[in-house]
Amino acid sequence: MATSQDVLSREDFLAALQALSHRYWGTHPFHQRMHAGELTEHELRTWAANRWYYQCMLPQKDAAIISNCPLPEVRRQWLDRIVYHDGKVDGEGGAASWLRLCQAVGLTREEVLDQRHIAPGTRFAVDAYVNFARQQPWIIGVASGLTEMFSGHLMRQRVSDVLAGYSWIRREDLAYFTTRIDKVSGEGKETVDLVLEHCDTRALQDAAVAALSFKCDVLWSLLDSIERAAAKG
Ligand SMILES: O=C(O)c1cc(C(=O)O)c2c(n1)C(=O)C(=O)c1cc(C(=O)O)[nH]c1-2
Repeated sequence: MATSQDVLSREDFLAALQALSHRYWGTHPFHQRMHAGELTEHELRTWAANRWYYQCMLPQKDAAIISNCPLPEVRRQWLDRIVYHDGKVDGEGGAASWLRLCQAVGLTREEVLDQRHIAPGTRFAVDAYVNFARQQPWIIGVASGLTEMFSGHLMRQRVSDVLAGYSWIRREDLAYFTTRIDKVSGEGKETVDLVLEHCDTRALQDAAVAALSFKCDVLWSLLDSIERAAAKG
C-alpha cells in the first residue's frame, strides 16, 4: 500500500512541481496590466528600478548555492549563472542589459545604481530569497529557482506585448529578455534534471515543492511591493 512517505516517481514529482504554475507571477495584476499596455511611464520606471534589486542579488543567491554544494560538477555548472549576470567584464552580462532597459524607460544610471527607488517590500522579498539559498541544502536552493520552468513562455509574451503596448520601447531595449529566453530553455531543463536526480527521498521531494511554492511567494510579493510603490507616485 502506498503511504505519504513513499518516494514519488519522476513523473509524479515533476507533476507536483509543475502544478504550482498557477501561483507564478504571470497572473499578478501588475503583470497583467503591463501586458495589456496599461502601465504608465512612472509605473514602468518603478518596475525596472525595483527589479534591478532582484537582478543584483541573483549572483549572490547563486554563490550561496555553490558554497553549500559539495559536488564539483554541479558547482562548475552553476558558476555559469554568476558569470551570465555579472558578465566576464564590467559592462557585459545580464545586469548591464537590465541597466540598459532601465535607461530606455527613462531612468538615469545613477538613480538605478544608488537604489533610491527600491521599496522596503522589494528588499524584504529579494533578501528572503537569498537567505533561503544560504540556509537550505543546496538542492533545495536549486529547486527554489524552478520558477524558471514557467518563465520562458511569460518572457516571450512580455516581449511581444510590451512592443505592442508601449510605442516608445524598441526591441533592442528588451535585449535582457530576448537573450534570457534562449538561455532559460537550456538552463531550465538542467535545473529540472538536477532536482529530479538529487531529491531522492520523499522528504527532499516535499521540501523541493515547498521551495518552489516559497519562490512563487517571493516573486508575487516583489510585484505587490512594486505596485504599491508605483501607486504612491
Ligand atoms: O522576467 C521574468 O519573468 C523572470 C522570471 C524569473 C523567475 O521565474 O524566477 C527569472 C528571470 N526572469 C530572470 O531573468 C532570471 O535571470 C532569473 C534567475 C532566476 C533564479 O531564480 O535563479 N529566476 C529568474
